[in-house]
Amino acid sequence: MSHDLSRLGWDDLFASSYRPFDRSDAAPARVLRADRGVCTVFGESGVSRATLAGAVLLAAANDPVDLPCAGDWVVTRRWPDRRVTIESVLPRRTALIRRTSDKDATGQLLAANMDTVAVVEPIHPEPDSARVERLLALAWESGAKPLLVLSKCDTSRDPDAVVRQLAELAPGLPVVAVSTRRSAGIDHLRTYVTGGRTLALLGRSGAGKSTLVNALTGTAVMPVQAIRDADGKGRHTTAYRNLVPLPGGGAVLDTPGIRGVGLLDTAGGLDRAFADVAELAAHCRFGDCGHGAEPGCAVTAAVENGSLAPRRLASWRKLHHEVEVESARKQSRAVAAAGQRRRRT
Ligand SMILES: Nc1nc2c(ncn2[C@@H]2O[C@H](COP(=O)(O)OP(=O)(O)OP(=O)(O)O)[C@@H](O)[C@H]2O)c(=O)[nH]1
Ligand SMILES: [Zn+2]
Repeated sequence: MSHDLSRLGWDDLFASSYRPFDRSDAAPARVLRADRGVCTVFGESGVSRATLAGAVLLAAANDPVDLPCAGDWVVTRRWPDRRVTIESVLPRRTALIRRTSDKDATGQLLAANMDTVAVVEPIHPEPDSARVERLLALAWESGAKPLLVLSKCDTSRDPDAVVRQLAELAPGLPVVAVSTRRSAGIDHLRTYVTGGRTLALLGRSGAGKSTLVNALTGTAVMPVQAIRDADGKGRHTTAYRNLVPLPGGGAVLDTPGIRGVGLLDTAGGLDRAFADVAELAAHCRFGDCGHGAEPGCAVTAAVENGSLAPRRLASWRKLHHEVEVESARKQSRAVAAAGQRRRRT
């Protein structure tokens, strides 16, 4: 049986980046799941397991972000003994990357080629504004369109009030309230996967991501675990990331439950996640205004007249500082690496 890959988002642009690799034993496929060294891929002939070719391993030795990840479009090759290998990863249009640890220069790739990233925050226990802002910055950074999803709305007496409150953290973005218990908001979420588009779910462990995947597919494909009710913490974490093709076309991508999210060294996502602050800052008298005691600061003026929440400015400052530190770190690492190369030659 031949599957129509356009239902999974394959289009002319991906086809043209595939063309140089085209040969009789090659075929395009999308990575559903990436484990160490082996990927589950979906191609025209259906699902198969594929190992990584030398060229892919070599590229990844320099930067692990080059390893295939759920959502990637790849070039597969079928060998005479029926083995399948991944020969190349086609250029990604979007990528969700988080900083792995304070020491680490590289990031961890969570998902690729999604059109929309839904930051999923549960309404119970109380939503964590700082986490939502952080995840939204990461979502913006990916290049895909962010969306805020408030999950488990059946547990709140007044979800609309929480939606209004959280909308302030997501200026200009849609906020969707969902409940899988009541099948509320699921059809709205489904509008993000029409036309073969991919929706990635990003959120803490226990936010209800796997349950949403199941609601969208109408079957149980992701394991959902019991949860400790008192603190709402999930007892398990989805250990792998999974791209799940949906029966009506499109796909949903579950990412592992995220505990700490480090931002990489790019401020672009942050400025977009804090579009309200960035917009105000454009009106400060000085271009390099630190929004402290400077005269003519539009940001502090907005806090004083009540149009910008002080909390909002504080979290913007905190994340900006983090990005600056990371950026400086990256620069000194680059200098050190260049020094090492010079000594070696
Ligand atoms: N009341 C209520 N509970 C829900 C809802 N959706 C999910 N849950 C519960 O929340 C718990 C966690 O759900 P999961 O879907 O496993 O959460 P997850 O985000 O996938 O968690 P990780 O896999 O750890 O990242 C489970 O006990 C679900 O039954 C909902 O709409 N309402
Ligand atoms: Zn200012």
